[in-house]
Amino acid sequence: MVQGMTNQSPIIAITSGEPSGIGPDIILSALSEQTFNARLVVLGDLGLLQARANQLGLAPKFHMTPQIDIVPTHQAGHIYLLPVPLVAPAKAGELNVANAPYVLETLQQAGEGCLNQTFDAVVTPPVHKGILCETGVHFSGHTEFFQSLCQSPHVVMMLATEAMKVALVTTHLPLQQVSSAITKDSLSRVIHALHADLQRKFAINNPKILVCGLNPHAGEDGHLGMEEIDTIIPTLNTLRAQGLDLVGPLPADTLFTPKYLEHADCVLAMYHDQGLPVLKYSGFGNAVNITLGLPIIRTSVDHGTALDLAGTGKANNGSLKVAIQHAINMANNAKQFPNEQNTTP
Ligand SMILES: NC(=O)c1ccc[n+]([C@@H]2O[C@H](COP(=O)([O-])OP(=O)(O)OC[C@H]3O[C@@H](n4cnc5c(N)ncnc54)[C@H](O)[C@@H]3O)[C@@H](O)[C@H]2O)c1
Ligand SMILES: N[C@H](C(=O)O)[C@H](O)COP(=O)(O)O
Repeated sequence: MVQGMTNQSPIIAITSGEPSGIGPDIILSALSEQTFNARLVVLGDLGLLQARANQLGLAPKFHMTPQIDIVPTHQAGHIYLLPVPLVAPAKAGELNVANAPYVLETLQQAGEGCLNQTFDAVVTPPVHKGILCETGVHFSGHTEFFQSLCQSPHVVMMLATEAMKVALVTTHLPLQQVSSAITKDSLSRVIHALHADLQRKFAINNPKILVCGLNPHAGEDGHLGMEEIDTIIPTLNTLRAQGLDLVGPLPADTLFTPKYLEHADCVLAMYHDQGLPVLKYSGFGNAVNITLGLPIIRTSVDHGTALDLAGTGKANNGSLKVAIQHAINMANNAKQFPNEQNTTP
């Protein structure tokens, strides 16, 4: 950097994810292969990353970062590390509950760093929800973790590929609880949050959102379920009267076809496995998971910890590269239009 010039590229925190999963692998390979126009700071254990790099035959140069603001713009092969120590040694492919506090600590530090503006965004490689829950903490996802940390009333999970955006009304909820969680109020708040962030974060002026029904054939006029008639249709009508461009509720089995998708900006699915299988079928490995409705920018990968692949060199790092690039784009946009980055209405 030229002396006296301030480095304006965004500072992106990257958590290391579940240490026995593929998080460390994809960080090491992505940051070794590609140069990003941002200052990247990995939160994790140096020994873990060094050992996994050896296992994978990679040799990035590690730099410790006592002072975040002197981290230079990323160059392939260089990894700047904010050290967070493991609790116990980590072995690729073998979960160890002892390291759950380590995982949570990386998320806590990254989230707090975004809130106090040390970081411009956080990118999260995968964690293992089950092993975190075994500590007695209920951890259903990063989405809910950052919602709680940021005290955000309403967040929305959205996964996106080049071709498709899919957002969810309910996130990591047992199927049995889905119907009762879809109320006029919750649906209305999710749609407002989605609409606002499609405008703010994606510069879509008047987003057209396709809304799935909950039941087969969107309830078949009440013969296959009443949620559409009782809740979804009246809510959509109210929101349409406020000017929102909403189509549906449409039967989810035929909504994901070109006839509908070609003319829409986003699909709103009622629950996790109604929307995400389609998105992942169309773009697994190249999709990004974005939490909308937070006061901070948070992106993630489209896959899990893939314990079977950790340390093998077979993990695809495509989604992490996309997640980092999306975080950079959104952080640049936030710097350019600071007044548009409010939280959900
Ligand atoms: N962002 C996240 O933190 C995140 C996302 C999804 C799942 N998870 C968690 O991950 C754990 C395991 O979940 P799962 O088994 O359902 O899904 P998974 O994505 O870990 O694995 C599903 C399949 O996809 C393969 N796969 C996953 N990522 C891959 C990659 N980058 N390259 C090549 N192949 C890949 C795996 O080998 C496996 O066959 C669970 O605890 C789940 O909650 C976390
Ligand atoms: N629902 C996500 C997916 O299937 O990819 C995943 O579980 C991650 O969710 P969080 O970003 O909330 O951890």
